[in-house]
Amino acid sequence: MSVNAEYESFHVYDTTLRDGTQQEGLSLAVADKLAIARHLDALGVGFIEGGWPGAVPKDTEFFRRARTELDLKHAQLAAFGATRRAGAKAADDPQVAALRESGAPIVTLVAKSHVRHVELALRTTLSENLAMIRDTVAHLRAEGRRVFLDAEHFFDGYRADAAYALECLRAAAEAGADVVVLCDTNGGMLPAQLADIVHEVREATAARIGIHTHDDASCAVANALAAVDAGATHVQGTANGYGERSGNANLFSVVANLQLKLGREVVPPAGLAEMTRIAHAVSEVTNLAPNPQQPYVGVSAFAHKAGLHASAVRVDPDLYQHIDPKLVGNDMRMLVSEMAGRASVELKGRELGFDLSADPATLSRVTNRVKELEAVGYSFEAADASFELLLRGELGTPARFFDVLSWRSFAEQLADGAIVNQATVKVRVKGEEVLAAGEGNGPVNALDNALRAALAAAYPALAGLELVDYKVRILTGDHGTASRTRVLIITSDGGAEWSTVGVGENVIAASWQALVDAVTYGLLAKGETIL
Ligand SMILES: CC(=O)SCCNC(=O)CCNC(=O)[C@H](O)C(C)(C)COP(=O)(O)OP(=O)(O)OC[C@H]1O[C@@H](n2cnc3c(N)ncnc32)[C@H](O)[C@@H]1OP(=O)(O)O
Ligand SMILES: CC(=O)C(=O)O
Repeated sequence: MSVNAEYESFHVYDTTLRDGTQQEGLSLAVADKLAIARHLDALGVGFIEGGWPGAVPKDTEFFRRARTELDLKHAQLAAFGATRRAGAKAADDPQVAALRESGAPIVTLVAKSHVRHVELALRTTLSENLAMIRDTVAHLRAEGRRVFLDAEHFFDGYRADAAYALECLRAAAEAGADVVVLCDTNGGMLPAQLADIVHEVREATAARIGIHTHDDASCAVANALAAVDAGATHVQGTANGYGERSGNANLFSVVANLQLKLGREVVPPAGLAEMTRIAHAVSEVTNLAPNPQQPYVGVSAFAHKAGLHASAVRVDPDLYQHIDPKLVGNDMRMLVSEMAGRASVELKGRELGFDLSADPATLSRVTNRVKELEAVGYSFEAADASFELLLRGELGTPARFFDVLSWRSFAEQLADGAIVNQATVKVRVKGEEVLAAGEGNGPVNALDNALRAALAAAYPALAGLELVDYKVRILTGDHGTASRTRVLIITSDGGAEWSTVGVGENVIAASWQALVDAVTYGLLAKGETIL
């Protein structure tokens, strides 16, 4: 049995490339769409809606290129489009022709199922709308396509006129549509109300039911699952919940819930185990920052901050997690902060390669030190490298590669208006005192360059390090420029990244602390000998 056949009786249908791209700020090139399709296929979804050929030129191009550039192992492509225009024939409608010509084996037709929309938006009669549905579905079936019907505004339409909404579904099913998809287009339904309607639809028609939900009431995933509970066997969603307005049902949450909570195997387990990587890979392509709190796949989805949680997790991780994160390719992480207890520090230490279980004195000292430093503005949860340096210090084995003797950084405006940033740094390194200067596009960049210049001869490996992110946060808003500032720096060696923190009333001094930690940690990671 092919994978598609295996997942045919109950499947997930992805609409990232169509409804997902209706999100404000999201625009994909054809190559991006092809890349996302490959990621979704690796996850193992049954169907990928590629877009609306004939309406959006990029989507027409997507289907053209998909024929030669996509080698899908699991998914089948669906082309999305509307029923024919009122008063015409489906066979003569250029938009319907574009769906045929897309080459997609499946066509998903959007049809009106709400009387008000038929009258106000389509400006046609209720009977003509039914004819548009019948004619378009029958025509595409006769042309050898499978047809799914998205019944737009179905739930609102059902409340307005249930008999007519059901008539639309019957017209589609009788003309040969495989699935009638009930759409909560405006996203305002709540799960219990939606489930009641799905139950009633099941009693009123033998058609196979699908569900398409939006997140305007924060219930898209819950509504999709409620529909499944009520009998839907085709579930639509989008990667990372992208979509018009507040987005669509997040396909990753839908898949994980169906598979891990409801025992419905909708993707191969190996695909599910790749889900976190795939979610982040899709974010890379869309150029939208991943949501750290995103259920299942976010970096914080299995992160534990509270000391009491950590102390229980140390005994059994399942005490504070709803699934084993490995099932979706994610990881448990321990965060050390002012809310840490000794268990948090012990587990974080273990994560970093230090066994502190037999050293309660160090655990207490480190926990107290973290709390003291966080009270004055430090934040270690986002600065693992600074935490490791602190831990090494408290263990009596500080990572020391050089001593700072002095530093200076200044900005100067020249007569022609240009601003020059210069810095000097004096260090003692491997028995020598070295004074070096640096210039940069800002005072911190100048300091960074001066520090590396001072250390370059002793540590050539520093040349590969790069400061990739620099964040400043004002910690107390009521003292104007005298406020305390926290600086977080992310450094990369081209592969690994690490983050460090500095705090001070002077932003340059805070940056300097974070810079020194960044370079020190970099030398540690490169395996340089500690002095
Ligand atoms: C619920 C959803 O998200 S459905 C997906 C919506 N996606 C999009 O709209 C993105 C792509 N859309 C487009 O590129 C354009 O809107 C097009 C090409 C489809 C249509 O463009 P235009 O011909 O310029 O029409 P316009 O966008 O102004 O209006 C839509 C037309 O489609 C008609 N229409 C709307 N729904 C349907 C339907 N289910 N079946 C048939 N016709 C429909 C409307 O009545 C309107 O007709 P009119 O031109 O006679 O007034
Ligand atoms: C079809 C669709 O995208 C909707 O009704 O929301």
